[in-house]
Amino acid sequence: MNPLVAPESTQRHSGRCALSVNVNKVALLRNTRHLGIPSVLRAAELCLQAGAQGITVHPRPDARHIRTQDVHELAQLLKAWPHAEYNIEGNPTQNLMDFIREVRPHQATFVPDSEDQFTSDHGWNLPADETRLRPLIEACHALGVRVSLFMDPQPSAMVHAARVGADRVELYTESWASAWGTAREDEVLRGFADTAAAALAQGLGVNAGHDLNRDNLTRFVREVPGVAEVSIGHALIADALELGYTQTVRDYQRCIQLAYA
Ligand SMILES: CC(=O)[C@@H](O)[C@H](O)COP(=O)(O)O
Ligand SMILES: NCC(=O)COP(=O)(O)O
Repeated sequence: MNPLVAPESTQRHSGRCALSVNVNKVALLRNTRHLGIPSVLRAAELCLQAGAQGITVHPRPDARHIRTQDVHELAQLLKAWPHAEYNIEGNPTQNLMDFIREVRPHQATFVPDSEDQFTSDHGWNLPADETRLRPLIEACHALGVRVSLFMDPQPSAMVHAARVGADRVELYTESWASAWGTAREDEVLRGFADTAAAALAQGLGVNAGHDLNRDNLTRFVREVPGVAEVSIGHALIADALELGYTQTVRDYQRCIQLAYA
């Protein structure tokens, strides 16, 4: 049994939302010199020591940040953290499946990005993408890897995500981050809550990510039902440049805990 593989049933976090730190941006800074610093591995280790329940990477085909060596070194690191999860994101029609076969992370998050995309900015188009996703999801399941589909907050799409065989959806939260602090905040959050409720009704787990930060995280986790995991990178790493990884992870964990207060 691959030590990195954890069936869906082993929720490591007693039903509360887990924090998975995306270390893409540490790799982005490291890649601007040939000095190996800042260390991606050290960043992940410090975040795990501070209480993060997982590490996320998105090894894009152009290797702008996370590189193949990072993916494998982090897999090795995570074997020493049996209660933490490894989440590898990417487009399964590009380079993702090689990493899944080689590393067998706890979770694969399918993201429909093009190879040169600036950043992730949309979810899958279901049911249109169903035919090409189904065998890829089955291949992950055959390896014991949970599959999460990156999805826009559309309640009607959840039945299709379940039908194609996904275990979870990851709600693309950029529209929440943009609405936070504006007159549209309540309306946009209701859309996420409705989408999460629809996902849960289909037996799907609910993850969330993109542009989450210390300001917009607590209300999201409090009012969107059943969020099992948030994967946060850009804002968290930016905060860590000021506060350090340890204090930053503790701050984000506190934001999550406040949602249950
Ligand atoms: C899928 C998603 O929203 C993010 O996880 C993604 O990894 C961001 O990619 P960049 O870090 O390359 O912007
Ligand atoms: N899936 C979202 C993720 O891993 C990180 O997104 P961001 O916090 O860098 O926007």
